[in-house]
Amino acid sequence: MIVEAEVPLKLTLFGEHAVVYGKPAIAYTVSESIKVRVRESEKFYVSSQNLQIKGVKVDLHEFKIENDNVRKLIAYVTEVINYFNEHYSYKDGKKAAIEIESNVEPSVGLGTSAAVVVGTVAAYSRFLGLELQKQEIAKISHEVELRVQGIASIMDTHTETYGGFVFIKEGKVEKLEVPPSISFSAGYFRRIMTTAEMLRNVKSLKEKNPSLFTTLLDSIEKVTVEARTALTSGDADRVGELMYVNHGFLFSLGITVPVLDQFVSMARASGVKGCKVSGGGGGGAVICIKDQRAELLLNALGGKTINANPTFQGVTVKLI
Ligand SMILES: Nc1ncnc2c1ncn2[C@@H]1O[C@H](COP(=O)(O)OP(=O)(O)O)[C@@H](O)[C@H]1O
Ligand SMILES: C[C@@](O)(CCOP(=O)(O)O)CC(=O)O
Ligand SMILES: [Mg+2]
Repeated sequence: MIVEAEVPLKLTLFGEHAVVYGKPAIAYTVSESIKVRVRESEKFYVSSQNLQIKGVKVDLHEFKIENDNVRKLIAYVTEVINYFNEHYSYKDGKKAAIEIESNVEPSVGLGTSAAVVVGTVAAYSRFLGLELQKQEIAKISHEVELRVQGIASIMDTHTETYGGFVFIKEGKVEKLEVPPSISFSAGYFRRIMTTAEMLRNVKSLKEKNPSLFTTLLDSIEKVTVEARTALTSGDADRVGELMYVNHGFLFSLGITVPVLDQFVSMARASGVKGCKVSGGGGGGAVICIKDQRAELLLNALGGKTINANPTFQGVTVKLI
């Protein structure tokens, strides 16, 4: 028997980074997903076709890989196993082979880290015979993501667990009804930094410029709150304008890179209603009000488009 969890990836429409400091954010799940499969095994295994690892060292005596990068890359999975060992007294762990499948590269600002965690929590808990509610899956997943990254809001883990459009504020998730007349184009550029590194950069900006940081975050909050009204009332022009404004604030926070700024300003000059970086930044995902020009531009600048159509189910689990 194999337990398979499928987790939708997410785009952040407004408020990334600010949400880590208690400000609101708006995100939604898209039609791209990560699958995590768990099956019984004599030893613990983690496998993923997507991970590229540099500087691997192999212990030829035991054929064990000893490498800090490997440990870091699979930490999101191993911390889930540790969590269940600690909290559900599976002292030696119930051994499993865990396989991750994704057609999106890791670390692109689409919540791939959260998807790996949510998928592993959902599939491994079912494998152990537990029937967790979504509320518990989301809570455990956030605790694990926070443990691995050191800094994290509930946004990614909760959005991907529940699915749909969500408004996140102070640890709470509210579903938003966004009319289908508002739709998005999105994709990603190659990324050199992980979200964890970007989060540390933003934290050091906060420590260096505390009062400026507060002003920036208050402005992002204002944009997010206005965007909520524009989104739910189907006002695509206003949502678009606010996306450009939010991008400007993310530039000020230092999380954009030249290709992202170039993409956003070229999209604006060519008449696209709205665009911004989405997620942690440092490269990675961008989102625009749906427009073929944005998709052409993304490809022309070396990015990759994704299916940004919304999904509403959140994480699902099945036995195969
Ligand atoms: N397909 C995958 N297989 C295994 N691990 C993955 C995969 N995708 C993401 N990860 C994990 O998530 C990390 C990326 O996290 P992060 O930088 O937050 O990306 P994102 O912004 O997409 O969430 C990777 O370094 C890896 O540990
Ligand atoms: C920057 C942040 O707001 C979003 C990160 O999104 P992603 O991991 O880059 O998809 C961090 C967080 O909310 O935990
Ligand atoms: Mg992440």
